[in-house]
Amino acid sequence: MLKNPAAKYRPFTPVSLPNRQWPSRTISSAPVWLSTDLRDGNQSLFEPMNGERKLKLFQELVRIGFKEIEIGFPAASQIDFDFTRKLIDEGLIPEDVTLMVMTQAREDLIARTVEALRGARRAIVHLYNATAPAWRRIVFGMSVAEVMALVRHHVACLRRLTDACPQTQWVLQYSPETFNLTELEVSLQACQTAIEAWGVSEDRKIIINLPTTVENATPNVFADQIEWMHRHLAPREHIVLSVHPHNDRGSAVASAELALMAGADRVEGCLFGNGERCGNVDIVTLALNLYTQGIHPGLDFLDINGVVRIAEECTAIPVHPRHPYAGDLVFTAFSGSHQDAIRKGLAAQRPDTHWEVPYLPIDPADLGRTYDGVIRVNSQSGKGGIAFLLERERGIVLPRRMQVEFSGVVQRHADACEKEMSGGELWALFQHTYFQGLGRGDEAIRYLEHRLEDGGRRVELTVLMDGEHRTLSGQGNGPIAATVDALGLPLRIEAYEERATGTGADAQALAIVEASAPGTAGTRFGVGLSDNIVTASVWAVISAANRLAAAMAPQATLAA
Ligand SMILES: CC(=O)SCCNC(=O)CCNC(=O)[C@H](O)C(C)(C)COP(=O)(O)OP(=O)(O)OC[C@H]1O[C@@H](n2cnc3c(N)ncnc32)[C@H](O)[C@@H]1OP(=O)(O)O
Ligand SMILES: CC(C)C(=O)C(=O)O
Repeated sequence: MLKNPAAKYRPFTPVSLPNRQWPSRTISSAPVWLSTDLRDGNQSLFEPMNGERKLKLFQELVRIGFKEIEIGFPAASQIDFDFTRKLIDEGLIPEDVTLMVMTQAREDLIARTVEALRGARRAIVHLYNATAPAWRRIVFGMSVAEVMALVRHHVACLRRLTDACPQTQWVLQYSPETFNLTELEVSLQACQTAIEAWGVSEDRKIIINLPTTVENATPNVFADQIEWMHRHLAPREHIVLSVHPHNDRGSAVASAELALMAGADRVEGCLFGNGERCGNVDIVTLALNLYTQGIHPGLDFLDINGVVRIAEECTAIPVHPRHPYAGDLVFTAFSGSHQDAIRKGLAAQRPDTHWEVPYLPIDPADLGRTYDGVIRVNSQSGKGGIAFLLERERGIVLPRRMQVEFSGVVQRHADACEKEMSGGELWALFQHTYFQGLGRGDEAIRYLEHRLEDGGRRVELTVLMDGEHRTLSGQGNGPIAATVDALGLPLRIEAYEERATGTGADAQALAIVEASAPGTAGTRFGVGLSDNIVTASVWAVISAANRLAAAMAPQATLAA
């Protein structure tokens, strides 16, 4: 890195637009979308797509709902030429979808482009030439006047060739390439030259497409440039004003959104931000940003995972796990406070109210994603997330103080193993913590229960104590008190809860007791799970007794 980058790099020049209107505007409807996945997205791949991959992605773009799709540069490659012909000859273009193809401002390329489109119902020819000072000087060696002559000549050439094919409805898209780096007056002059040479009218519209070919400024500067063009282009009512942002500074989405506020009608971009260098603007993000404002984007991302799969397969570029809306991890919370808030939010969310789940900007279900991965447990997780997983996967609702107790156990475990815990591992740890020392089936707890005349209970338990089976008996006003009496331990039951887990044939009774004993700080929870609620309660008391005993002397456990 240089000590003084100013010696090498120039700052961008802001636009003087004192009465700019865009900062107080909002976006209230979706723009016209153009997918350039098959052109800008394709020209930037290590290995450009073959016809088969192009067709697969084309069909997916149609399914998503794109009505304008730039399918390539037919004059540049035989694959693109053949692909264009295939779509037209085999009738693969739905009625409401229009193809766009690109060409440089060169006569031979324009002629070949028109030939590729012969017989199409409607077609957009995208003609471009660079206009910025560095390109004029370094690449083309042209003055501004010569650039205008180039535009006039080649638009006229296109007009002549397309007029000879009246069965197709022709639309010109003109892009002053490098628009964001060009003096506004020069861009305007180039666009007006194209507008005039094309003979724009009510029935002969034009798309003026303004790119940030290499993003070099903050998005507000692009918005000023767009608002300036929006005010000066004429006849504005016959012009579709389009933008084509790139992402070299990482702000393509912001550039596109501010451009829409500044007067743009249409956005060109790629799925998941694919495209040259740092990519084109990401249409998935733009569309879903609108959706979360309550505006339907007109694109269908209900099966976002399916869209990811097809895009990855066709481009061989993976979608980042943190990609907005589509990444594998974007609906996953590991951290405790987030998990707690999400769990409460999901419980409070009603189907007929506005979405208000903390930390989830969109309902994953609207993208065909499930809640399965929303909460995942590692050493950063808290009681809320752990409770959520046990509740969702096992139907076990833990009392609040038990959530605190068990999350301590989970934290120590996750810290020690330094990795994420799956739902299965969490359940295993729960069993290990609360069921340890107990037999697995109900038959293993040999206990007898008698109802006494005064309504109380008497129980007889056979337990394994210090390596020997002993039969203990006790009585009390219910099975819990009788079990405590039988154990002969100074246990005090602080709280008791019973719940059903599962439904129908799978239903089981879950009993949870919170107990204390002299000489042990705090309480311990015990859990019993059984087909029978009384059995579950007895288990729960034994579980708590074991855990209290283990806290005092680790080997003093009871087993049935
Ligand atoms: C910002 C963008 O993404 S623009 C889109 C860019 N996409 C692509 O270029 C992909 C497909 N292109 C290609 O395969 C090739 O460029 C082709 C086949 C179209 C043309 O190839 P070639 O004839 O070999 O020319 P090459 O690509 O090297 O272009 C350089 C020449 O074209 C001129 N040129 C470049 N862009 C344009 C333009 N838009 N209009 C007119 N001339 C242009 C250059 O000034 C240069 O001219 P020179 O040879 O007189 O110096
Ligand atoms: C030709 C234009 C639209 C382009 O792709 C760019 O400038 O990035």
